[in-house]
Amino acid sequence: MPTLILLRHGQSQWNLEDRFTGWVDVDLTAEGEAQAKKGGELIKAAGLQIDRAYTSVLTRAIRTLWLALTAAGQVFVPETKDWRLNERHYGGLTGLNKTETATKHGEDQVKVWRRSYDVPPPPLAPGGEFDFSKDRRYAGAVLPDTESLKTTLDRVQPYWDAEIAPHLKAGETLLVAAHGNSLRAIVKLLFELSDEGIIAVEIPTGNPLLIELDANLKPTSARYLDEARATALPTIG
Ligand SMILES: O=C(O)[C@@H](CO)OP(=O)(O)O
Repeated sequence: MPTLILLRHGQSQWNLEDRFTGWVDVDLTAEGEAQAKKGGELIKAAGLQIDRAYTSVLTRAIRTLWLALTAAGQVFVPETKDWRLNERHYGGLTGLNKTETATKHGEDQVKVWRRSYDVPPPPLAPGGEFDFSKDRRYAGAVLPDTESLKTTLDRVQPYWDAEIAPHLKAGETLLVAAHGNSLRAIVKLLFELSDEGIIAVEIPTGNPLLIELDANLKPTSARYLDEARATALPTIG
């Protein structure tokens, strides 16, 4: 049976500091490391045997994957890293404090930037501290200067279709360790949520979301392995 485990990275330093993070390569806090380890322990306790794992090119997701696989006793599984699983690029908001930005621009505007489906934040100006174009992990890629959830899905979906979906269709169990918004893009795709329906979906850090799928990759069940830290999930069927 195709089985998918979505794992948002554990708490990062900028989650803690309430800063717009996007593509900045911020590491996990000690709390984030503990969340990732616990996620792996829950995967092990659920008896899940992972065939293959996927992550982004950002340290917080990669280390979450490693910590979880270690705790699950499955560090041997093949893993693939790709920038198309990165967090949504936060454009010109990158690095700013979320509360200060809400004070300056208003809560409603910040909510639009954070959770509207297709309104991107202002673009990131080239050449500044957060210009990723010279970073060799993105060599050869055409990089965005900002992304909405829609344009995030536009670059996640081709990767999903080409690299992930075929392994699910073969009946494998896959772990995807990624980010709040790249995972929300996958949830929107799988659960066929409307542009409004995805707004309310908030994926907790370090809490594995176990999704069982039918042969057409339609979800048949979905639950967080840490029930105490679960958030609302879309209804199925
Ligand atoms: O800052 C970010 O990159 C994301 C994820 O932490 O934040 P938001 O909740 O605004 O999507």
